Amino acid sequence: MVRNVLILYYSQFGNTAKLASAIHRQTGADILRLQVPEGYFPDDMEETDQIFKADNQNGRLPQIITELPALDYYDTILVGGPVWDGKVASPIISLLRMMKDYQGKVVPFSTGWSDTGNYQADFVAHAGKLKIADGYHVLTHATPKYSPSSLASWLRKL
Ligand SMILES: Cc1cc2nc3c(=O)[nH]c(=O)nc-3n(C[C@H](O)[C@H](O)[C@H](O)COP(=O)(O)O)c2cc1C
Repeated sequence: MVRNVLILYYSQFGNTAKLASAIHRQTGADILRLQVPEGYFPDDMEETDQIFKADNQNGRLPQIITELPALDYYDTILVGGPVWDGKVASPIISLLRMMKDYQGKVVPFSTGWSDTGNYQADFVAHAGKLKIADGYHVLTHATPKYSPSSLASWLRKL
């Protein structure tokens, strides 16, 4: 990739972080990990799910406390996060709101355990007027699995 590319990602347990690092290695793109306030999501999947569901019911989203760089400098932003309940994890929804005026290309990537659900469609649904490309979605305990070659061939199409 010869363009200005930024990788923004949220990762609670490190899987998306590993994928983001692999993308970073293959592209040389700038990379930034997003944080929510400490303790907002407990270190436990079930408890996180309860908070995620309660937030959904109450129309609440976690705050992203990481300062974003000037997004307009980048032609393409790759946005990575975990699959939560077959959908986009809420920190990524928060990010998409912060990015709503961005004019470049937005490219999702995600990691899940065994079912990607409707991640790509849900991402598009939350993206408003953002221009969304086809993403790279991998599972740790089912297919599609991550492989350096499948990642490389996806990156070549961007
Ligand atoms: C609240 C919550 C909901 C989840 N829902 C799904 C799901 O619907 N499908 C799935 O395959 N994995 C699901 N997972 C597992 C994560 O998507 C998976 O472990 C992912 O790789 C975690 O990424 P991270 O390590 O970057 O946080 C869920 C995890 C959490 C915490």
